[in-house]
Amino acid sequence: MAQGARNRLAKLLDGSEQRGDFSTRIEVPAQALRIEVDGVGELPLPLRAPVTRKLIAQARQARFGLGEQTLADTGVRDTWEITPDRITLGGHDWQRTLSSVLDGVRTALGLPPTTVLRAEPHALLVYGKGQFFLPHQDAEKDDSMVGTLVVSLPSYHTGGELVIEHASRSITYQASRERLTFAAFYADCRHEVKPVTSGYRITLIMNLLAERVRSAGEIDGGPVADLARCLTEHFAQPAEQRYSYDRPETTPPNRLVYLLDHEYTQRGLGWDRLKGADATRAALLRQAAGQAGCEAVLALAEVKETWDAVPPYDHYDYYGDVEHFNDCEDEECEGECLLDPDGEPGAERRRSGDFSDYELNDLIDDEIILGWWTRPDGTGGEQISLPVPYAEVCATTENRYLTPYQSEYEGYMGNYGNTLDRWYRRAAVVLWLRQRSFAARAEAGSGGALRELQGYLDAGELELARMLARSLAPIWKHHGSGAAAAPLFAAALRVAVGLGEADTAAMLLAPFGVEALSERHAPDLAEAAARYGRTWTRGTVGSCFGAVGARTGADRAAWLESLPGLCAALRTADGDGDAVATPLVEGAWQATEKQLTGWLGMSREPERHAGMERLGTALAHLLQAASPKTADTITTTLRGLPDTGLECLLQALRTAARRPVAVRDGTPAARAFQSLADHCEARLTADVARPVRAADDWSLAPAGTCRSGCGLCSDLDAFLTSRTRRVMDWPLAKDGRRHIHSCIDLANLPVSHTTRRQGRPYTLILAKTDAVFTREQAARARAETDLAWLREKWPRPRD
Ligand SMILES: O=C(O)CCC(=O)C(=O)O
Ligand SMILES: [Fe+2]
Repeated sequence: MAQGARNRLAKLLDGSEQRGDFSTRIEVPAQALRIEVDGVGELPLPLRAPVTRKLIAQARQARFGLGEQTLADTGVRDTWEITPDRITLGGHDWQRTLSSVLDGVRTALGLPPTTVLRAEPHALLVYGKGQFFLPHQDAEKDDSMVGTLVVSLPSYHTGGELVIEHASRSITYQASRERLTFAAFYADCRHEVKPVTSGYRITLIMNLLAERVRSAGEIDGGPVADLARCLTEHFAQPAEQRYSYDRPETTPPNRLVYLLDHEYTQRGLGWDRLKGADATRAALLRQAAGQAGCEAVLALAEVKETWDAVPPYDHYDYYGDVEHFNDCEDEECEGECLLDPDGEPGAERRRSGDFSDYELNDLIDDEIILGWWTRPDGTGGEQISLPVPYAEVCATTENRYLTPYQSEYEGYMGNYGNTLDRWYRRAAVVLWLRQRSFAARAEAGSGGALRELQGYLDAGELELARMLARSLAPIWKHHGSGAAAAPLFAAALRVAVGLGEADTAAMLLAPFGVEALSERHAPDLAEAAARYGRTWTRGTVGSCFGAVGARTGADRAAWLESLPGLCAALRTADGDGDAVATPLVEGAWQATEKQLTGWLGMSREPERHAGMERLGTALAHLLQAASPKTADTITTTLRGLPDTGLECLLQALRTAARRPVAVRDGTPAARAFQSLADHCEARLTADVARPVRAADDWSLAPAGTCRSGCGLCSDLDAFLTSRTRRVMDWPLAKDGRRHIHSCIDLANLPVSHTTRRQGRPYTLILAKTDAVFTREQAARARAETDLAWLREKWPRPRD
């Protein structure tokens, strides 16, 4: 029932609510109540028609009081009634839910904090189609009765609104179909129930009694104490899910994020610089935080809402035509004046970005991300990126009543109807329990937590540092990879070394992708390896290869380029740098080898070529980083690659040749490259020595794209491998033609395919193209150039 606490808190901070209103409405999840009725049993919520009809079978026509009499007159009141002695209310959370609702009612109605409200069941009412209750005032059946609490059980219905009046103001409440809806009003308010137009409306009517007065000791004054109670409740109850079908949470929320109304810059955000109502609200909250054992900071939030919305001009008449402008002066105009030049309604407004008069229907989605927060004393601050879950959000002013800084309208797209996205910037007071303060701050990806741990380590408070570090385990994830994560990785690594606790150290490092590791981390990495041993190191490096960070191909390529430098630094560092370098290179090689196998199987030449070039570059860096043993393993595998792998090896050699300093004679890398160069030279020499294709030789290799046993492919292969056949006329139905097209395209064959659309089936015409010759000529020319380059750059050493 944390929602109740959040709503109450939001209302407490609303100045107008503190004066009190004549009525209020509160919703809570249906699971909060278990209700049984004699003769029917437990009512499943939301209530459906069959059970409701059983209820009616147990009910009597309701009466109403007129002076001293009690009458049944369906012209005044038409509803079914079940008396309270036949109703049992329960559910494991019911008492707590009810008392928190009553606290909310007390606040909203402006009753003093000394008052304690109690609710007593009076009747269960069922309204079917057409049933109602005319305007009336409830009798005050008891001296302590101050009002009525109407608890609407969730059910599908339309109509049946509860209308409450007071001092010429009137308010209309419609009950939720999924949740319990509480409506409370003072006993002197006239109210009525409008006729139900479909479905059933079911209400539990309760008398509101001002039962007890809290002693001065129980209330320590005003809204601050009330707010503190809301905070305590919020952090004690399981976090509420937005939708009733979501699995219920078992743990309480980590934070409360109370949204303020004004916009602030990072520099302008401070407890003593808040504007208007924000200043009072934040001050009250901060005091309440102190009483409730919470810590409070100020934050900046980015809010995005997606609304189902209708443009004000988007009115279509009955036949779906655009409504006509009455005063349009264009004689030719047939209602088109509401359309923009490309015929789309609203484009003009979209360009001007003004959507203020759009009608908002339902909120489809929202997202709140905290991007900055201050220290608890309001000074300093740091960049964070912390999404705020539904159960933690609280606001007195809904976003929709503020001015968005950006809006975008999307007409009907299929998924939703018309949607209006709105972006807001809001400041917030963020609160958490003091005892969870460390984890709450660390979850924001915060370097602050690591700095704090380091501080304890530097001060010799090892046990405290270990305990706090362990508390991070459930939330320490998603710190990503790449250059952006590197500073955080450096801090985590220092702490990991200092803790001297292998498991906790591994947990701190596990979320980082390898791309976060760079040369400047080498001394600490080598020290960690020496401290925790080789098994730990291998496992930790391995987990960095599998980290869930947002790794992109670009990150990995850049990181591989830095790998030789990193490994060289590791090998010369104090400690056991080799224990880090070896699994780093092996891990990178495994990933590269897997990609290599993938690209070798790619039959489309241009894509394969691009893939091979990227891999060749990566291999050059890998070999430069590798130990002699790993370099040997890699070279042996590379020399065993099929012919298609050659371009990858040549690219590796070209990359290495551009970085001659790194490949000095005698180093393991130099030996590896020389061995690859020799291998390429032998292959290319053999290629160049092959006889040139005879001018009348049109034979090609089999397509080889289809599993054996395919009759069509064996016909195709017979045509391809024939030395003399250049064209084939092939009567073939549609599926067969499609299959052959895809075989030819997949294997990138020098064969054109067209369809002659005559007769049945149509005829597929295959024709070998000149590329049979030109491709080979081009390949030969390339091989000759490559060979010349190889012989110059990588001459075979004379023995
Ligand atoms: O059903 C309701 O919402 C109100 C009923 C009522 O006004 C009453 O019982 O006095
Ligand atoms: Fe009433």
